[in-house]
Amino acid sequence: MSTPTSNYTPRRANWLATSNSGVEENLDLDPELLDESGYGFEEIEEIHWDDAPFTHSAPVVEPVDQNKVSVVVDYASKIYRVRSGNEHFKSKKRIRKQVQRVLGSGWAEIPALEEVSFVVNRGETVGVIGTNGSGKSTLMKLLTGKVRPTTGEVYATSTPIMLGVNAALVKEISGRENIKLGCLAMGLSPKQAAEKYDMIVELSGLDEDALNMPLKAYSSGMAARLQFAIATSVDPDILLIDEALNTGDAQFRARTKKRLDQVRSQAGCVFLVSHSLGTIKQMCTRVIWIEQGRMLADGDPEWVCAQYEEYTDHKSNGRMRSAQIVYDRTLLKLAPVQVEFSEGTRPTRAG
Ligand SMILES: Nc1ncnc2c1ncn2[C@@H]1O[C@H](COP(=O)(O)OP(=O)(O)OP(=O)(O)O)[C@@H](O)[C@H]1O
Repeated sequence: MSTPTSNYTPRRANWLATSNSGVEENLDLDPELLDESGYGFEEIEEIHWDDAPFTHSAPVVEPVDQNKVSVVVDYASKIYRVRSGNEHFKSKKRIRKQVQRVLGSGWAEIPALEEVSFVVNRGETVGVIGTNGSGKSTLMKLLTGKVRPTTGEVYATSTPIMLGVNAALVKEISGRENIKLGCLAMGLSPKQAAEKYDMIVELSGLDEDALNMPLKAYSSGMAARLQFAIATSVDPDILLIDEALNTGDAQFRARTKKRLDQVRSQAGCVFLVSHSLGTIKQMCTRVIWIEQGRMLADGDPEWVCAQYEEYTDHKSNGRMRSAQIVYDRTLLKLAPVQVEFSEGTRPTRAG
C-alpha cells in the first residue's frame, strides 16, 4: 500500500472518541447513553463520516438510459430515529456509538446512509460490501421501498425481490410444502408453482429425504439453499440477496452462479450483499463499498475488494491510522455521481 505522506494529519477516529474527561462535560447527552464505566462513548474506533474528507472530484453526470436502466439511487440518505431510553438502544453498543445527535424527549438520530447516488443497468450483478453496521442492509431496504429515504429518492423499473436469510420459510412444514407455499406467496398460480417445482428442487440440491423433513430439521445451509431456489423461481427482474449465499458449499455456489447468470441474462439485475469477498468476486460485475454510511467505492470487483481487504486488515489489527489512510485514499478516487433524468426516463419510485 502507499505509505502515509509526512504531512498527513491523522484525523480523530470519531468526534465521540472521548478523553477520560467524560462526555458529560463536552456534550449534552442523555445520561442513559453512558457506559457502565461512566465515561460514555470511549474507546471508539469507528471512523465517522463527518471527519472524512470529501472527494475533490466534480460529480460525473450519469444519464439514465430508459432502455437500459434497472435501478436509480439518487442522493439517498437514511437517518433512523430511535428512542434513546429503550432497552434495544441500551443493549446495542454499536447503535449507541453511531448516535450523531441526541434529540429532546429521549430520541436519538442514527445516520445509516449518507447521500448515495448510483445507476444500475440491466445485466449487472452488483456486490455490496462494508463492515458491520455500515448501511448495506439499509440500502437494500431502500431498494425494496419498505423503508423510505430521509433525503433523495430510489427508483426501480420493477419491484425488487429481497432474498434474505430471514425471509419467510415455515419451520413446521416440510421442504416440499415450503416450495409450494413459497411459490404461491410470491404470486405464482398453483399451475405455475407445479411447473417450477422440479427446477426448484434441482437448484436447491436437496434430496427426497430432506424434502420430506420439516424445515426445523434443516441445517442453516440447507434452509438457505431452499430459500434461494424458491426466491429465484419467479424470474425476478431485480433480485436482492442479503448474505444468503454464504452458507452454501462449493457445488451449491456453482449452481447459484449459474442461476444468477440466468437472471441477469433475462434482463434482470442482481444486488448481492455479502461479507464473503470470494463470493463477491466470483459473482459480481461491479462492487459498491459502503463504509460508515458513505459510499467509498463503486467499480471493478478486484480493485474494490482489494481496498476493502486492506482496510479491514488494518482495522482488525488496531492500525486505525492506516485504515483511515486507505479510507481516504479510496474515497478520493470515487467520482461522485449526479444522476440526470431526461424526459420520460424516470422509473417509478421503489416500493
Ligand atoms: N431499524 C433501525 N433503527 C435504528 N437504527 C438502525 C435500524 N436498522 C439499522 N440501524 C442502524 O443503522 C446502521 C446501519 O445498519 P445496517 O443494518 O444497514 O448495516 P449493515 O451494513 O447491513 O450491517 P451488518 O453487516 O452488520 O448486517 C447501524 O448503525 C444500525 O445500528
